[in-house]
Amino acid sequence: MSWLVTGGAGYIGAHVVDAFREAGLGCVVLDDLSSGVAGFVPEDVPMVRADLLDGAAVERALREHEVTGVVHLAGFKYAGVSVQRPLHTYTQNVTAMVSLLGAMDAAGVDRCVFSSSAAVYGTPPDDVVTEATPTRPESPYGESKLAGEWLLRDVARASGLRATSLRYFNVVGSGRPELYDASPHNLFPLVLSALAEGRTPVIRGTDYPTPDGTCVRDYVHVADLARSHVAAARRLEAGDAVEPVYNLGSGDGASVREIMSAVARVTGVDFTPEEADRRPGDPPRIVARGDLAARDLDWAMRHDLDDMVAGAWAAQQRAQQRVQREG
Ligand SMILES: O=c1ccn([C@@H]2O[C@H](COP(=O)(O)OP(=O)(O)O[C@H]3O[C@H](CO)[C@@H](O)[C@H](O)[C@H]3O)[C@@H](O)[C@H]2O)c(=O)[nH]1
Repeated sequence: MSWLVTGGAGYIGAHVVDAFREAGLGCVVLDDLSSGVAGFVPEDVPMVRADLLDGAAVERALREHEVTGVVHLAGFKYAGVSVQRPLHTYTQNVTAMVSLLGAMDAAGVDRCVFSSSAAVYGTPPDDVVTEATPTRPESPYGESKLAGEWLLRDVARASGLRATSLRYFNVVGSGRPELYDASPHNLFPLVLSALAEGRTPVIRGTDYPTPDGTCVRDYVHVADLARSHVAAARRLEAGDAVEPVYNLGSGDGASVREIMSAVARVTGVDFTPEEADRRPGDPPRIVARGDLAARDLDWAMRHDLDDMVAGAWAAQQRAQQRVQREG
């Protein structure tokens, strides 16, 4: 049995591939390498370079590798940018998923674990989000992830597809130093690359209605998150019941100032962050309980915030050294 990991050459996808290999589950990567890194894919894992919009190529890959289930992570993940690029976002996240589900149907693949997002909640009314919290996405990115969940629900009704969606909160850290998050838009990579390059990290917004005035998020370690994909795949293989959606959150929030302090403490770099205006579209606080995932998907915080910073910093430094070596 083999699982196809779409986006498996990306930061989160590569961790999912590592977790599948550690668990002894076969996997194959499908990635168009538009943002993924071929070197993230271990040499003994087959890698198909293809665009999900090319349904025939995806169907071929499913058949050739005798795939029995798909972990679907490929997509456009920048919520802020999605506001300026709605058509690109919907094409990459919705049209591509329709194409993938069509190829799966044609190849008789009937299990799917989908990478959804906390962005489906927008600015939640609840202090701590649960799966019952109403979804009110505030960006094309969040809308497109919710549309992905609806696609799975409707295809499941029509054809017996078995699927679950994992709503990620703020995914950070690194399971091995080769795997870095190259996002040019998120807090961890921005802060760490600023420090590595001798610049000062910036806090975007200090007047939020939170205890220290900065936004609160639920940071989870990418390796912990990856393990839950294995558990979800196993449940789908075993025919065990799954919920349609699970929040992968810790129940705990950290503010941007707290992240800055943890970064200074763990890296040993003494700095005072700059303070700038709010970034448009940022909810003050979003934190989730992961009780359902803990019950069904082996979800647990095996890493604390300092581990998250230390892993991300090690990966950032290694990436920086490589860039310097390669000139
Ligand atoms: O240089 C920076 C960058 C970010 N922030 C703040 O840091 C917080 C976290 O920002 P970021 O790391 O960009 O995460 P989110 O905006 O919370 O969004 C991420 O987390 C979502 C889930 O909540 C995912 O769906 C998105 O894809 C992912 O970008 C926000 O308050 C930002 O304003 C700063 O203060 N300085």
